[in-house]
Amino acid sequence: MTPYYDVDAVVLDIEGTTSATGFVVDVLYPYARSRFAALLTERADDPEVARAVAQVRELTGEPDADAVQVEKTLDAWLDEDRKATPLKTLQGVIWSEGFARGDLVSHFYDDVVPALRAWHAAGLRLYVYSSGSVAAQRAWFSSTPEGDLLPLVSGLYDTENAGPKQEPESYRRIASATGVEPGRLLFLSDRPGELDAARAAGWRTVGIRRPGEPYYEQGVGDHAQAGAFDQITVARSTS
Ligand SMILES: CSCCC(=O)C(=O)COP(=O)(O)O
Ligand SMILES: [Mg+2]
Repeated sequence: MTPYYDVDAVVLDIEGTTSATGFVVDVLYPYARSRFAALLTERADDPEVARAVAQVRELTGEPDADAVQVEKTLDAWLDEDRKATPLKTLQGVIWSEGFARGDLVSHFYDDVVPALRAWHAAGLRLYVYSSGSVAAQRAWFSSTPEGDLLPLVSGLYDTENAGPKQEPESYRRIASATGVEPGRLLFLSDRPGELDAARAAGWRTVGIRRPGEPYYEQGVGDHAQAGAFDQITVARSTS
């Protein structure tokens, strides 16, 4: 059991924390991979697609990369599970349409949804901070096996609107956007580098360690840890 956390809000990482990395890699990644070519050729003028393609070209130093070269880069980043912002933007476009069509339903570990409902009912605010784009997060929380959970969530943050997840400045930005004191924010994540950055910004942290997840063996350094959300006691004192 972790200690008792008296906080105003809980900020959630997704992959490895609320949800299985295996599901993302085995279900969502192939869904995106098989649709990149059509997105890059048929919807090149869509402003979101054009902006992401420009970012890919900048990151790879290939200003003239055509759709085929851009697709190759996206596929290579997928193979590495690289959290590159333009990859996440384009995945988000494809996935949100897949969720809306009913092709996709998100995954949450069994302990997560009851905890989110209980924390929300207790007056805590819930936020998401994930490398997955805001569009993907919105779809993920809207289309769950337990229905639409988006009403539980007060705000969504990604690497575009908050910044990289391993930099303290991103957590300062989120604290300021939410209006919650840093010391009243609790961040739950599976990645030690993210937990370190949140703590450096003055947040409370709990590392989530689930057997079978990629960071399980590495552990979460000297952060408090829990194997599931029902091991975390969170409340919000009103005084
Ligand atoms: C709903 S986003 C899908 C998961 C994803 O693509 C991702 O990168 C999640 O990374 P996280 O920062 O939540 O570990
Ligand atoms: Mg994660």
